[in-house]
Amino acid sequence: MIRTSGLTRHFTVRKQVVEAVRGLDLTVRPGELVALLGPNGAGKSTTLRMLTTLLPPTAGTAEVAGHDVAADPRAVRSRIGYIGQGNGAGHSQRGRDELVSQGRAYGLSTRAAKARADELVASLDLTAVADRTVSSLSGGQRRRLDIAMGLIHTPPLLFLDEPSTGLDPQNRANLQDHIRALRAEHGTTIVLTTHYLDEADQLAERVIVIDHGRMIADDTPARLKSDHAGDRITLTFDRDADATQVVDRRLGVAGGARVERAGPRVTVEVPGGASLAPKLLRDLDDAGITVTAVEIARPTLDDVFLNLTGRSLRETSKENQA
Ligand SMILES: Nc1ncnc2c1ncn2[C@@H]1O[C@H](COP(=O)(O)OP(=O)(O)OP(=O)(O)O)[C@@H](O)[C@H]1O
Repeated sequence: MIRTSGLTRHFTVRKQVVEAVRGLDLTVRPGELVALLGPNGAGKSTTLRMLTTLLPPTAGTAEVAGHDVAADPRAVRSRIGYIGQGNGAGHSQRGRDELVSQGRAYGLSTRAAKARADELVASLDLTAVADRTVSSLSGGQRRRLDIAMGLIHTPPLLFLDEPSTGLDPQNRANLQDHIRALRAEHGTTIVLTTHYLDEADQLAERVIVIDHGRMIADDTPARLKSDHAGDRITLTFDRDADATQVVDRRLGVAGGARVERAGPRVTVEVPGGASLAPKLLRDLDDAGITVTAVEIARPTLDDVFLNLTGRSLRETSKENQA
């Protein structure tokens, strides 16, 4: 569905070159739901704008929905839906009319555009508000209407640029449910950008981590976490001496694990820790050491980003939003 090779985009700002996207090699297969995750300024939107033909690449190639973005942008545009950040709010038209106009703009007959608008209004839960003016809709409703606009011509591929930014947690969860349902019902291939870690984790089958214009990881959320960050097993002992013994002798601790002690507590950080924990407990028992409490914390995508870049995505995003 998407294949890029060395995709690159530079901007020149006051004689300084900004390398927004640097040599991206990306493949998205039909039906996938892929999230591009990265801090503000990482190059996510620029990538999306090249894939949707809104911005010509400086170098490299991209084939999207069967056509080259530079050679055949019209063919690409007719086969994709694109919902950018903050699609022009403040419209005085009714939502339903906007949908029909959009459908007409894509070459549907009025009758077909109306039928498709009705279908999308129902499936995106807009029945109660579709006849209100767009400017009166809440952020979540407006976002759902934006998605309906992007889907009016039934594209096999949909791009969503930060669909949940600015929404409260409840509306975010609701929008995510709608995105999942779209995929389940129509098999639409979806590529979205986000800087919400939990959104990438829960919604996407594949997460492509972008930093400073480069892809630094590409895998399922589960594999990213198991490959790039360890589970944290925290063991509590009756006595500090037991904890010290465990650390000094690395009792039951797999090679490569990071071990730290704080008083009677030992933290073992190791990929796949959840499945190693039973053996660890057995080994300690065999050594006659009593464990009084065990806690296992699974890693987050933030731990992955931290291990890959040395920075926390959470903090990076906060700084840039401040
Ligand atoms: N039109 C432009 N002119 C100059 N620089 C630009 C332009 N568009 C983007 N950039 C720069 O390119 C880099 C990547 O920006 P981009 O918007 O792609 O990042 P992003 O990952 O989508 O960030 P965000 O999460 O904030 O949307 C940034 O340094 C940005 O300032």
